[in-house]
Amino acid sequence: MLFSPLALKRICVPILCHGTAARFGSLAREGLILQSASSNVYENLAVEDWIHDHMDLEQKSVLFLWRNSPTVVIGRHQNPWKECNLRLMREKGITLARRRSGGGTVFHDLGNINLTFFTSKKKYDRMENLHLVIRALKSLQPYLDVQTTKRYDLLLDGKYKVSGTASKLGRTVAYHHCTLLCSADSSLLPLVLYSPYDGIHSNATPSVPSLVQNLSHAHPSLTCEAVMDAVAKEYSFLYDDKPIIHVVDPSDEALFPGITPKIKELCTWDWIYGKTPKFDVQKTFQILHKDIVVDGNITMSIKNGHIESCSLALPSHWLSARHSSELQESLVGSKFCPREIIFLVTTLLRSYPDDDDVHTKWNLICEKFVAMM
Ligand SMILES: Nc1ncnc2c1ncn2[C@@H]1O[C@H](COP(=O)(O)OC(=O)CCCC[C@@H]2CCSS2)[C@@H](O)[C@H]1O
Repeated sequence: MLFSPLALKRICVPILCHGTAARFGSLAREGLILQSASSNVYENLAVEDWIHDHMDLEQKSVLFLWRNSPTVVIGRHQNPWKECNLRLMREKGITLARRRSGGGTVFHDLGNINLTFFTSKKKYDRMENLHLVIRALKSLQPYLDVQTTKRYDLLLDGKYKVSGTASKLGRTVAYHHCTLLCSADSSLLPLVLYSPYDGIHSNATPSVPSLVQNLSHAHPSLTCEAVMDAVAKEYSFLYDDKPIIHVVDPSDEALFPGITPKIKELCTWDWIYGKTPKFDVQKTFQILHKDIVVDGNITMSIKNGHIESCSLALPSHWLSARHSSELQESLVGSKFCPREIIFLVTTLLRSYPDDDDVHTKWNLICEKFVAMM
């Protein structure tokens, strides 16, 4: 043996193994450890889909380690407008992704590790995986106080959440994935996970907010790199194997044949926003125009992320019923998205090229719409 069983080895899969991922079979005995070379959430979620759909998880288990650049990840059945501050995220360039597993919304950045445990459905055991993570953390800091909860969170010092769990069960295979906060931006996290949008009525899955803390706060040695290596070592002990991490490039079609359409689907508006369970928006607002305050009300139904119906109530002495219903009608069918609303209103304004009054009023109403997104 060229390296000690405790020394972790990282190898780059494409160098070792050209050709299709069926060859993972020859690399893997019982447990295979993969680490993503990408910090793109859509690519990493697509690797999860690919492993779930294509690997023989009856014969071997897989641990996938990955990190993302700043991203908010919502659960499969959630409403992003209820869960996060989309406006702030657009301003800061924070990505939004919808995953295939259920559960709540979490924030990721390079200070957060994601661990996906793939097994056959028979071997699926979230507590066992979380205990493995605890053993890994204790191998680095023996006195660290980390515990599991009934919700499969990991708590530090009995009160701070450092890990959240979600899972997806297929017919014969399953995966459990969890986060691990090592050194994430803890001041940005609560800001992006706060929704400023009110008046949304929905049956979508709500998140369960907790106090969070980074593991590096408990001890500076708990960096992402150290924790990932420790988890990989514990995982390989489980399979009595050499601790080898295979570094993979998710965009490598030779390694993951057919992954490109999976990545593309996860990036689409129709997946990220369009899969939001149907919801209603009801909002009263005030418009200040020529030193008078005008009271208004908007009611909308949103289905598949698109405005299915829209009713705008404004005093008819301020905006004529005709102008009000023209605006309403043009919005029906549109995506519930600021860019599309601005485009539609701009197009509508062209039908009244010389009417400054209608222009001003429609623009003021448009601002109120956009503030809801
Ligand atoms: N990164 C991270 N880790 C742990 N806890 C977090 C994180 N970000 C936010 N939170 C806290 O958890 C709640 C939401 O808790 P809730 O229990 O509602 O949801 C979850 O935990 C989902 C975990 C999903 C894990 C997947 C693994 C790979 S892709 S995402 C949120 O309001 C914050 O208080």
